[in-house]
Amino acid sequence: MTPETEPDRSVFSQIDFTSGAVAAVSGGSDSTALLLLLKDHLDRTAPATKLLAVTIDHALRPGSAAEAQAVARLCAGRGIAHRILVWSGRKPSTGLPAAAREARYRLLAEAAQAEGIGLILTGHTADDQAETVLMRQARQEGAREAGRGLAGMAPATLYDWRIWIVRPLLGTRRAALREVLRRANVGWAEDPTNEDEAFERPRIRAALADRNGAREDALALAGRAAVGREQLGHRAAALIRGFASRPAAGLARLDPGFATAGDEAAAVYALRVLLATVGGVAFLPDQARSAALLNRLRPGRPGKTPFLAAPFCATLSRTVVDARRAGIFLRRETRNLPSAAPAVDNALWDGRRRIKLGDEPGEFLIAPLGAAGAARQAIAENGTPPSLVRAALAAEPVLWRASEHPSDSPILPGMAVCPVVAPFARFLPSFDLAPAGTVAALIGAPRLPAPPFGGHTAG
Ligand SMILES: Nc1ncnc2c1ncn2[C@@H]1O[C@H](COP(=O)(O)OP(=O)(O)OP(=O)(O)O)[C@@H](O)[C@H]1O
Repeated sequence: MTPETEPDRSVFSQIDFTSGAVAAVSGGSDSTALLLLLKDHLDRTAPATKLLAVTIDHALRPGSAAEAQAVARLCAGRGIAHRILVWSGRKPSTGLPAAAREARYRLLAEAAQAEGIGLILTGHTADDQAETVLMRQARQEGAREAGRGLAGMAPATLYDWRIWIVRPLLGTRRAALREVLRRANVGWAEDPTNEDEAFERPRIRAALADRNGAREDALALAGRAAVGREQLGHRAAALIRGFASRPAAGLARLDPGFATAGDEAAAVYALRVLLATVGGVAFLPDQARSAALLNRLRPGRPGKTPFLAAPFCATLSRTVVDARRAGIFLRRETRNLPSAAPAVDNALWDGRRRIKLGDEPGEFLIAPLGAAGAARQAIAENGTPPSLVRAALAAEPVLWRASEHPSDSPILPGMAVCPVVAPFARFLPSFDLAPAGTVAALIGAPRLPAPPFGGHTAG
């Protein structure tokens, strides 16, 4: 057997299945084969493992319900628990694939959570990986080889800071999976959009099929980029540990040595992660603008302290960067803060705070504390300019009972306002675990759950 026709059956051996697994099965060949291989693996190694197959019916094509039913029959015949979840929400007129993906992961995570399962497995293959890398390469023409996106899909991604999405077949060819199905006499559904060359992915797929070695080259590029991205993440995390602190809620401080520590690429990356986190923005700010900002934080001439000579304020990624003698301070800008609104339990506020209302009875309103409220707060003397602490506090949320007047300290004992690492809050690729975990510790966000690879780090 060649690797083309025989999947490596050890792909599941490193995965920690103790909390069970949801297999995301669309009914296409890859995820159907994933299900069969996974069931076989669990039967042999851990038959008591809770396994749930889930099919999302996006209700976008006429045949989708029938395809989901076909998966249900396959599962019934093999004693696998199966659920169909229908995407019944409003369908946007633009950005439909992204919205479908968002809904798919939300529904998969809900199904997992309902069963107490912390792991979702998908059927992404080496073919998908090569296509993803080439699409990203085409989009960032001229980008350096180590561009973050070129790492492709991560072997594991933490969804919503709580559930791992694992892609055990990223090194396996689609042809090998189809061979598994043929031998088991199991059919699959073909998605017509997979062949339609009006779409970018099928075009790339056709191009890959045309050129010998193109797929292998793309996968090798992804492998190198993944290593580079992880290493950069570790170096950025080390800089954050060495130079960043949190003098007050909503305020981060960088020691001036951060900008001159010598590892420019890591410093820019660390700065981008911090800017997005403090500003509550889900994506990292532009590389070039962040690099220019870092440059301004450097001494102009050797021996001259820039913060004495040229203190400055700049705003990027909704974050005010205030460089002065006492350090480099980052806080959420006051522009475009959310206005007062009813508080929703577990909702994300301003992209950077998770609000937990607990069992407190009654309805609550939430709003930024504001400058007047911050002015009334007592500020502890810890060497940080009180005006900066107040400016940061003014952008922090306060909650109050809708039936009462706002007060300045209304977070009741059962409630919590949890900081969130905004750029990694929804999807955290395992490549970026080091900076995400370090920033979480810095801002007091919940710790990362254990990686899904038993005894190993999620590389
Ligand atoms: N409708 C769906 N229901 C459940 N899981 C899905 C669904 N669509 C995609 N997935 C999961 O995401 C993975 C990748 O999705 P993608 O759209 O690339 O696959 P696909 O074209 O549906 O085909 P296949 O099932 O062969 O992977 C799938 O392997 C599957 O695990």
